[in-house]
Amino acid sequence: QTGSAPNHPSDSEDDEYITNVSIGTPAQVLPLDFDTGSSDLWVFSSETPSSSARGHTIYTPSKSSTSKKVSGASWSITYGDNSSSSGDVYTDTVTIGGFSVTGQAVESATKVSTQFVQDTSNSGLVGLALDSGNTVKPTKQKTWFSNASSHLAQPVFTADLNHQADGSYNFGFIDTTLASGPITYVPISTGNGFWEFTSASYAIGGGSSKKHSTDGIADTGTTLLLLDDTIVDAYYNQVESAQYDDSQEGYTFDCSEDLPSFSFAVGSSTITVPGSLINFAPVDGNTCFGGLQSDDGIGISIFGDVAIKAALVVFDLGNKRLGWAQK
Ligand SMILES: O=C(NC1CCCCC1)N[C@H]1[C@H](O)[C@@H](N2CCCCC2)[C@@H]2OC[C@H]1O2
Repeated sequence: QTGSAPNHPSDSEDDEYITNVSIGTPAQVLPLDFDTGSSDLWVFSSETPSSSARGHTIYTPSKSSTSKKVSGASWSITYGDNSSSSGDVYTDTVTIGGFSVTGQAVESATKVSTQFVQDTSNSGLVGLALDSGNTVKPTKQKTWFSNASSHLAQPVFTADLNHQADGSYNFGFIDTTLASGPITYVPISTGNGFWEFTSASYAIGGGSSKKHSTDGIADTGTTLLLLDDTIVDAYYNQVESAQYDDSQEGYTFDCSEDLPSFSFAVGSSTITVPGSLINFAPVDGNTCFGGLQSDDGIGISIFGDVAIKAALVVFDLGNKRLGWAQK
């Protein structure tokens, strides 16, 4: 068995990627943000304060004949950008790309932070990181992919994200026609609950490869590519009009600049992010904000959507490995 669901950018900046998910019986369809950087499936619901839920599609468990409340269970999550949500827990049938999981934990939000209230492009998140990162207490719940994996043809899923265009999340199979190059696999370390891997070097434009060990995660829920300061400073050193803009909290540059590409090693291969994807978004007038920014020394780097857009990424739970193929 397999599943295949389209995704699309939420706005003109590719801030996030949205996929429609069916929950309950009859199906309630919600636009959700698939996040390989977290492990909770949570939704705006009939239990979310109306003032917070305004503009969002909600899940109403009482209208689903297959919903069951998980007695005594609660959840609470804070993301790296300090957005947060919390609530209680139901199980219900959740269908993604035609593949149904029965008894999936659907975490209903009774509280959401302002970032989520204001982001009306999504009605919640589908966490696709490892089960160990799930926040439900007293009994941790499994992700949709974890529940699906034993029934899928292969315990894998792929992310195909594109700039201002539709892409896909495929489950149980790898469509290699989505890529232009071969898939290179690297092992993941599972200790932190992420799809975490190490990249040994990087290159800027046509420059030579620089040895630099990056411990990072493949994170579809983060918009940008966030790397160590030394790499980021070296990159913008090659961009004549670039400066660090304290008000924007990142590097900006003249929108007319022809930005160099950025390449990172994946095993013995490399993935190249074209400069066009690093010219991320206008901030005002002729000033643009970079899609490569600092990881602020948080101790881990984040290969977010700006990096993933350049590749087909294979999340291989069966072999505990990540695959990257140039697109
Ligand atoms: O907090 C992170 N990432 C961290 C960034 C800093 C460094 C550590 C990782 N990802 C979040 C993301 O920003 C949210 N956001 C909503 C608005 C549109 C853009 C997406 C969305 O909600 C949770 C998750 O996805």
